[in-house]
Amino acid sequence: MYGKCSSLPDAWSVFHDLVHKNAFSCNIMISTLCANGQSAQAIHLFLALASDSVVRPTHVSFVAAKRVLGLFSESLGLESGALEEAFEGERHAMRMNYYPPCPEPELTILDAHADPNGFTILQQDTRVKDGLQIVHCGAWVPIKPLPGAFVVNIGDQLQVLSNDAYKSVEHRAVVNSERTRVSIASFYGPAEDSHIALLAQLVADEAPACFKDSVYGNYLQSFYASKLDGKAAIETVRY
Ligand SMILES: O=C(O)CCC(=O)C(=O)O
Ligand SMILES: [Fe+2]
Repeated sequence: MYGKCSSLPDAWSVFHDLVHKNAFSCNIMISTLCANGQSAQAIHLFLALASDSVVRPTHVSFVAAKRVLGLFSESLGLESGALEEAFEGERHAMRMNYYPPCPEPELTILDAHADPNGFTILQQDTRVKDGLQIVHCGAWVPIKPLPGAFVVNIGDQLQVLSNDAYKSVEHRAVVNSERTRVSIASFYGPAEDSHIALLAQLVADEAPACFKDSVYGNYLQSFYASKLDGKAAIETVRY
């Protein structure tokens, strides 16, 4: 509430006085700091959470992840738990991206890529209009931040599991010459030792298997060992 009214001292004071800080209150405090231009403090709080044994940052933004997975399953015509099974032993990771202003913004881009995981819940910085861009119909399209909304980016594993029905989104982030931008990305994926095999229910004579089985940890390793290069990674597991 105080955060929404931009009364940062009041928001801090309420947060400090909370006896039990949970994922929800921490997430609100980080968002409030970002929304009020206090990116350094937001990063500080995020790092403090990372070393806290009670509130893990990986839980902060994943309250909705299971629900999103259920909706993806249903939209593929499957039981709502079908994808949840494929993500058993789930792996959560969270990254805060900090983009300082740059006098030559065109030289400083987070290169085009698709996220290698299942899907990503991204919180954008509502103070900055230009940041995230996605490829749509062959062109880069800006995704304007909406107050109170998360962006859900489909990642490579969902494309593989769905036998190409879902496409991982190719995206990049641009910077600007005036303002710092912050984004918080929560990556949701299967356990690293999971065998990723497309869901048998989605293979048919008219929809033959598009992807080879792979071990998720190996996929991640080769993704991070290579330069970001659009959707090149998923092509390495395509038949
Ligand atoms: O900063 C953004 O909007 C995008 C960040 C991103 O794509 C990532 O962390 O994978
Ligand atoms: Fe990304």
